[in-house]
Amino acid sequence: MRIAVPNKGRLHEPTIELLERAGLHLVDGADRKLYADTVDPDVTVLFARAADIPEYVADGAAELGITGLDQQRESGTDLADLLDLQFGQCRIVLAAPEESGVESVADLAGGTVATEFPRITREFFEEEGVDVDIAEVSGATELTPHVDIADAIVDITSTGTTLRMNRLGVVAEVMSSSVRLFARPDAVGSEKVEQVRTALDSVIAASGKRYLMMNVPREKLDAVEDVIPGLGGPTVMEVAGEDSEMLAVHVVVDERDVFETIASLREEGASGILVTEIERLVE
Ligand SMILES: Nc1ncnc2c1ncn2[C@@H]1O[C@H](COP(=O)(O)OP(=O)(O)OP(=O)(O)O)[C@@H](O)[C@H]1O
Ligand SMILES: O=P(O)(O)OC[C@H]1O[C@H](OP(=O)(O)OP(=O)(O)O)[C@H](O)[C@@H]1O
Ligand SMILES: [Mg+2]
Repeated sequence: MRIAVPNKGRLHEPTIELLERAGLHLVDGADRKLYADTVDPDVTVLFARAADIPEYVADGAAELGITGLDQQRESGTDLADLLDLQFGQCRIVLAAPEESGVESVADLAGGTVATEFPRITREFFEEEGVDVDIAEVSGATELTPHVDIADAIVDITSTGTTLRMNRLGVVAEVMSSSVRLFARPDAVGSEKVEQVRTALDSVIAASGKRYLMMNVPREKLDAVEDVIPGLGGPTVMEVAGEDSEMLAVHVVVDERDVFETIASLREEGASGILVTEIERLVE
């Protein structure tokens, strides 16, 4: 089975890191290679441009693909969106020069909109019922309204720095995007596809979670259980050796709750508290 992944650009590194964390280590995945084997003899990684990945999957070059939702929408392919991989978050927005007086989508009727995303842009304006000309560009889109090529742009923004630097204001949000695991619809449910989905999901599920281990006096167990937030009950074990009054308690908590939970646990008599990261969490 083949997974198409970004060969360069901002999505390359985080994608490779995610595959590694999921246990799908690349074997000899040197730069500039088109293919890499993985430790799973049935899984091969195919490197392609982020924008081409949806087509590769749709056309059968790969069963799975990892790329932005914006790229999949722009490709017009029919793919199953299996999993939000929770990186590459951005928004596609309609923006116009601050001094242009454009305040709504309707203000652009009869105007020209420059974009690297003609399909998404066309669909957006069709839905809005506003007629515009679309000028397709392949980069530096932010410049076009300042050189009379366009009245507005449809482009990616994440921090907003580029829009600000080019004195462009957001008129409307077109879509929000993040990187997804896509599959060809006929591959969904096959054993390998589901194994890869589960492996990647386990990394996502573990991020932002911490594993807490502690010793708790037997008579304090109820009080300690009361201060442990969420995610099902803790695992409670007898401690071997002479100290039979102590229990070992293990629990998974949200990273953001760790600080407060530790303070409460100590108040309730827990000691020897150990906090560790979790690599994967298979539900
Ligand atoms: N701030 C951002 N700018 C651009 N793309 C982003 C941003 N944040 C997330 N992305 C995602 O990354 C994708 C762009 O990937 P791409 O491989 O083109 O990266 P790149 O670093 O912009 O490379 P290139 O130099 O080829 O443009 C977008 O389609 C989107 O899904
Ligand atoms: O809101 P911001 O954080 O400023 O990010 C948005 C900018 O980032 C992207 O450009 P990129 O860096 O990918 O350069 P490119 O135009 O060469 O693809 C995108 O096309 C915007 O210009
Ligand atoms: Mg780019």
